Amino acid sequence: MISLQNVDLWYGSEHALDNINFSIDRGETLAIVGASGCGKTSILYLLADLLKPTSGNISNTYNKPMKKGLLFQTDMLLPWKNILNNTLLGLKNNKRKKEEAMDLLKMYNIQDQAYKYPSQLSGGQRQRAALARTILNSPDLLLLDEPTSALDEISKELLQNQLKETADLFGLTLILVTHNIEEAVYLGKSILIMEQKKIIKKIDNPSYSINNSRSDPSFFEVCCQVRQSLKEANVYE
Ligand SMILES: Nc1ncnc2c1ncn2[C@@H]1O[C@H](COP(=O)(O)OP(=O)(O)OP(=O)(O)O)[C@@H](O)[C@H]1O
Repeated sequence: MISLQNVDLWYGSEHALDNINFSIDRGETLAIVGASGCGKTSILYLLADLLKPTSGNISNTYNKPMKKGLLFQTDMLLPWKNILNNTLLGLKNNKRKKEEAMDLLKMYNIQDQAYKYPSQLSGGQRQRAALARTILNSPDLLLLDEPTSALDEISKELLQNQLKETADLFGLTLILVTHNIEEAVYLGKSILIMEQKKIIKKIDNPSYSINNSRSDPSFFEVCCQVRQSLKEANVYE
């Protein structure tokens, strides 16, 4: 279990997070939604150890150091390396790793792009290559910061499907920050609603475990619940 207890974060005189408390069990998924500037990315950076809380605690009960994988809004692929070598970045380029990389590219349906360069791929394909690179490092915790926000609707859904399949297949703990209500409900088994600096609500999402959940009435119901909670958090003002 990963837990944040009474976490506060200040950037100099800017108070970014105020008494944040939540926990997530191993293999569970959590989405964080809220208005721009409310502190979502700051929470992700704390979880990634890129920032330290000004006060409060972040703990985990894993019996080994937790490996963290990050996927951002932009793919951050190196333009001068082909897709396969981007995927292998920082890893030993041996036969076994190369095979694992090719298997992932296949799983994400971009095996035909393995020897192309990032500029020769669509945005969706590049983001899937970035996901393959992240997963090849065998993370326990996958941290996603608006991973689909630069993509068209079809590519968005495709990547969301692949993220869910990946989390299920590898038993990953997944924490997602997003502006997109449907994405939060598709990928979050629970959903945290933020207003400025604070978490105001946790919503349990029964539609998460349903196959093809987007077509299920419970999916629509949870979307309405999230939208209502965001209204209460004054995000539309
Ligand atoms: N390096 C920094 N220095 C000073 N203030 C910062 C810094 N990074 C973020 N902030 C401030 O902290 C607050 C929270 O920022 P954060 O990026 O976590 O919000 P967010 O909810 O992820 O926003 P968005 O949805 O627009 O990405 C904002 O008021 C922001 O201006």
